Amino acid sequence: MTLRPRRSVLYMPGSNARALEKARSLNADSLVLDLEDAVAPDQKAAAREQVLAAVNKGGYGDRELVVRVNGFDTPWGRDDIVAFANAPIAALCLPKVESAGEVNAVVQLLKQEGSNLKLWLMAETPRGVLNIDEICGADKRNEVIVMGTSDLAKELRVPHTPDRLGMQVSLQICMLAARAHGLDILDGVYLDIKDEAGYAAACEQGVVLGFDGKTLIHPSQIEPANRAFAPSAETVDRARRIIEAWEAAKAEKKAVAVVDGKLVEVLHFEEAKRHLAIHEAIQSRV
Ligand SMILES: CC(C)(COP(=O)(O)OP(=O)(O)OC[C@H]1O[C@@H](n2cnc3c(N)ncnc32)[C@H](O)[C@@H]1OP(=O)(O)O)[C@@H](O)C(=O)NCCC(=O)NCCSC(=O)C[C@H](O)C(=O)O
Ligand SMILES: [Mg+2]
Repeated sequence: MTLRPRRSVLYMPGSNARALEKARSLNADSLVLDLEDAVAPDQKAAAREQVLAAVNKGGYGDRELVVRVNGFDTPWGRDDIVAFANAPIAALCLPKVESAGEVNAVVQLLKQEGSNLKLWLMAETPRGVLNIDEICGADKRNEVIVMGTSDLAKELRVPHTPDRLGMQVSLQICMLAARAHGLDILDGVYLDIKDEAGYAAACEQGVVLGFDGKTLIHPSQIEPANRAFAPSAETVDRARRIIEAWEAAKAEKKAVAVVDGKLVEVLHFEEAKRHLAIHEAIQSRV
């Protein structure tokens, strides 16, 4: 089992040359080079060229590179997609996706361009959340769902509270759809860069909700996310013991075992294998 860790996924404005440079040395699992909302309209074309030059120059190591393009219905979306269709990146991130049809239109264009890029899809409008099942299933290129909680809060007209009560249904609907389609799913950004305690609590909440990682806006948010979204030492230790116990039970033609006084069945074995695989993938990054 090989898994890609996506604990920390850092956005940066494509118009910010310093951030594009700095990202080459940051310990984020993935980088989203943004051409959409972090770039002013009169900077769009220049940012596209700058991001293309940066990814072609390379130096990002094994960080997963993703470009967030502008919406297909904007003056820049189509040109963004064509520009990056065959660039040395892993995926395009599509903002504010609301239907499977939108995904299909992008896939058609990528096919015309001979591109194999994967797609990350942002859930950040009420319509997008309501249609998330068909969006997730629209194409086999789909790999990750990204919660756009800033836009979502605005559209839902809910405040940003620590418990995110007004967004819980949307978060959990998207979680269900992502998992039903075997996709990864990332939590939204935490806007208060200086609020360390609030941010740590938000990461913890993201873990409890089941997210694979968190989207970030500042380098200071990387290490806390890397810690929060990695299996803990206790989880890894227990995973190893579950695998050992399960394999011993299987050799005796049994379907159950007991570890630390708790029942272990095949589902726990599979869960343990996943924890170990993600741990090993993280270890191979550092
Ligand atoms: C928020 C910021 C504008 C703050 O920038 P700045 O004032 O430069 O911060 P610092 O001085 O503390 O920066 C310290 C050093 O770190 C580099 N830096 C800062 N941010 C980044 C970054 N995101 N990526 C890479 N490097 C970064 C600075 O250059 C400094 O480096 P050095 O020169 O060596 O000291 C800024 O952090 C920022 O622009 N953040 C990202 C904003 C963004 O991308 N927004 C779009 C995505 S969020 C979104 O759209 C959510 C979604 O769609 C939704 O709806 O929810
Ligand atoms: Mg947004």
